[in-house]
Amino acid sequence: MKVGNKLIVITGASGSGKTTVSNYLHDNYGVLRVITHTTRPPRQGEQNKIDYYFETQASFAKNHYIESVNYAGNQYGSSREALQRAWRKRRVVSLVLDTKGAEAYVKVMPKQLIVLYVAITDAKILRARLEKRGDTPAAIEQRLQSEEAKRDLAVPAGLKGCAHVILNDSWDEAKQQVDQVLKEELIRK
Ligand SMILES: Nc1ncnc2c1ncn2[C@@H]1O[C@H](COP(=O)(O)OP(=O)(O)OP(=O)(O)O)[C@@H](O)[C@H]1O
Ligand SMILES: Nc1nc2c(ncn2[C@@H]2O[C@H](COP(=O)(O)O)[C@@H](O)[C@H]2O)c(=O)[nH]1
Repeated sequence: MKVGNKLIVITGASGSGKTTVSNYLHDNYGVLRVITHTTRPPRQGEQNKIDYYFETQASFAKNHYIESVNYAGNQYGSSREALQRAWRKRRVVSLVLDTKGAEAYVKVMPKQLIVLYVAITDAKILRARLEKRGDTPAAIEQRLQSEEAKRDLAVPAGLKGCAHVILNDSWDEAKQQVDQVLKEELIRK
């Protein structure tokens, strides 16, 4: 692990806008996203090795994970290999995780992390965002009823005091908050 490498962990509720923030960091700051592994079937338009490494149960078990979780009935994991691959290309990379995964990274590599928790004021808008993304009604229902989705509606104990909360009720305002955090965390240091 090279000194000076940074990892921006983006966490929050399902549909809050984590991937949207990650795409913004890529397009505006050249921050590469670490691709994680999942046994979830691809959504329409998702591509293997770009959105995720889409795995079978058997292939999922073969990777070396820094952390892995079960989220709404599917497995997800962030591998050492994918993180090292991204850090070989860029000093600053991002990783989109549920809150359990984010808490694990705070324990494993606290000094290298910048943590963003993407929040929304009214949890009711999450359903509309997932619908807009094209998730099927059954997938949305399963997701929103899951323990994990409910848990991720609030900043967990392990992230309090270290996560920057990005309020994403409006994308224009969220972008400004992300810009401010990057200015404080990367540009001035
Ligand atoms: N501020 C916003 N206003 C309206 N729509 C938004 C906003 N931010 C993101 N969206 C839209 O909401 C949907 C969900 O966003 P995104 O996929 O980034 O969420 P996510 O947190 O990564 O979700 P998940 O954890 O389920 O993968 C997308 O269609 C995205 O374009
Ligand atoms: N702890 C981890 N969480 C991950 C990982 N990859 C993705 N995620 C999170 O899972 C949920 C569901 O993702 P979706 O793509 O099915 O909507 C979401 O919160 C992701 O951020 C991972 O490797 N580890």
